[in-house]
Amino acid sequence: MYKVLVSDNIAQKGIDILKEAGMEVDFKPGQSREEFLETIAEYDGIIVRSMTLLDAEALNKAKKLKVIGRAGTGYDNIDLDEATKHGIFVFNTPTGNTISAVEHTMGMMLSLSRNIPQANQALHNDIWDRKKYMGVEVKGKTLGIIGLGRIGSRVAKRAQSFGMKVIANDPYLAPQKAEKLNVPLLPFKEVLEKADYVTLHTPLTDETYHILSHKEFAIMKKSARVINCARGQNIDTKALAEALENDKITGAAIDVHEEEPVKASNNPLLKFQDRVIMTCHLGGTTTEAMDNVSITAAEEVVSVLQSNLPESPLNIPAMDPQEFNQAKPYINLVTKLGNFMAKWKGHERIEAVEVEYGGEVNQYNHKPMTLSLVKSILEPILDDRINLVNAMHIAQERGISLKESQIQNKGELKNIIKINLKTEVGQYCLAGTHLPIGFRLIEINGLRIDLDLSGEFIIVSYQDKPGVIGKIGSTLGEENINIANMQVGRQEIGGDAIMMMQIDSKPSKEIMERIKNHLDELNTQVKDLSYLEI
Ligand SMILES: NC(=O)c1ccc[n+]([C@@H]2O[C@H](COP(=O)([O-])OP(=O)(O)OC[C@H]3O[C@@H](n4cnc5c(N)ncnc54)[C@H](O)[C@@H]3O)[C@@H](O)[C@H]2O)c1
Ligand SMILES: O=C(O)CC[C@@H](O)C(=O)O
Repeated sequence: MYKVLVSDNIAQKGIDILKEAGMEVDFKPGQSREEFLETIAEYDGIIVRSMTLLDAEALNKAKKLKVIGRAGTGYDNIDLDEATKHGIFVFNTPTGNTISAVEHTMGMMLSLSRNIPQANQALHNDIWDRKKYMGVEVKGKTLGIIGLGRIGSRVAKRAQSFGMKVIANDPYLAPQKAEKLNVPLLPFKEVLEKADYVTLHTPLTDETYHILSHKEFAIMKKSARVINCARGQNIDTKALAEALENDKITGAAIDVHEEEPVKASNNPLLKFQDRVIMTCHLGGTTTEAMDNVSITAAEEVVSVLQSNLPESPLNIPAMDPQEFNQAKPYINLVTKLGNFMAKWKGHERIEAVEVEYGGEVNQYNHKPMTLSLVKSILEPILDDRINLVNAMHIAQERGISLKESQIQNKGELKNIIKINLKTEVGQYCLAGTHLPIGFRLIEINGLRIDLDLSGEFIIVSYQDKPGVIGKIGSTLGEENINIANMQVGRQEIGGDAIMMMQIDSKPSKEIMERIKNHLDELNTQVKDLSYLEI
């Protein structure tokens, strides 16, 4: 009999499902971390929400654990890489609480506009003050949505029905999706400048950590109000408190917090009773959402323990093991090319990905390779951990066109994979090969090269001019950064040129800035100056 721990509060319906399927269930929300660590080794499955931390320390002790079910969307409390290392399936239930989070956001926006919580509190304290709690209408105001995914897009529709003008920033969304919603996609800064309300609906990633901080509050309207029902770490709480203190913005409605649970000692926002509304991470806390996520999580845990794949996996490849093993060198090659491309151009909105397979690669099923490529390119920008099961579906959902083709391999290389990326800004190409000595990068944007496909790189696209190579070399030299390998190509004298350097250590931002300034002084029309660590 399998033993399942439910370590956070979920609906009884979920627990019933587990028991009916013959599981032994321990329901222990709020247990101490010590007890959790002492007993985790007993369980085959765990269902959590956001309060249980499944970090390396816990997962290292979880010797029997086969599946972790996140009853909810965000999974920043689960160390996915560690779980993957231990072969533990991890899944979430990303749609079950979407509507609840949307409705909470609308509630927060309206409460903020009409001072509803403050007026309610005052009345309970026997204070009748209609003047103090004068509000503003949302009709005619501009709502700026950061992250127009599942929740953001639904907030947009509801805000439009209130007569609001909705604008958004989501660099990774297909414009057709936004067009359908009648929401203009604008640069981040422009959204902040124009919005009367800014609402965050992004996942927590390196890029969205403190996406609102001092600089961002400084460019918002003084009358702006900020809403966060996404993740606490998306906002720099101290900077928000300072912005309120210095009247840089008017108010904030915050459901999620950098430190949870919130206490007077850890949150400077608590002193702004009249201008800040705070809830205790309630976005997904409704009867309906709790039922949805609990039922799905329980059904999925049962299903995975019965050797099926989960519907919303966060960390598993769904390939026939034999097929997967055969294609492995090429899966690794295409993944490395995808990682390279994502680090190089993943910040531009992707429109199309094309992959060309040549030589021995064509003996194998391309599917795992193409899926791995899509996964490696999209992974850095998505909330749902993309994997080989859902890569294609997510690409389609995001309006990214995908093409696979075979190429004749006329040269002496036995295998070649070429990837072409089209973004809103331009088109980029990388090709690589797998040799007994390792993975080699053999082409970048038409320039034939031969470099190890790992390490540290500087890529420069510029207009061919004398002095460029010297300037870059001497600037790196002054900083003791060794150039291990360098290749340069151009279309014609004075035409578009590309330089690819493999370096031995990481250049600081200041050095990259200095290189850029030197190249500007040479008037070389630099189109790209990137540092990548692969
Ligand atoms: N408060 C709650 O209780 C509650 C409930 C449910 C979900 N959430 C949180 O809400 C957030 C959004 O959930 P979702 O289901 O809409 O996710 P989603 O993946 O459907 O949407 C996220 C969107 O953010 C965009 N994005 C990624 N990086 C971005 C960036 N740097 N700038 C702008 N946009 C960016 C993505 O392209 C995507 O469209 C998640 O953090 C989730 O954990 C909170
Ligand atoms: O389940 C929770 O505790 C929070 C829900 C929400 O933040 C989510 O990401 O699904």
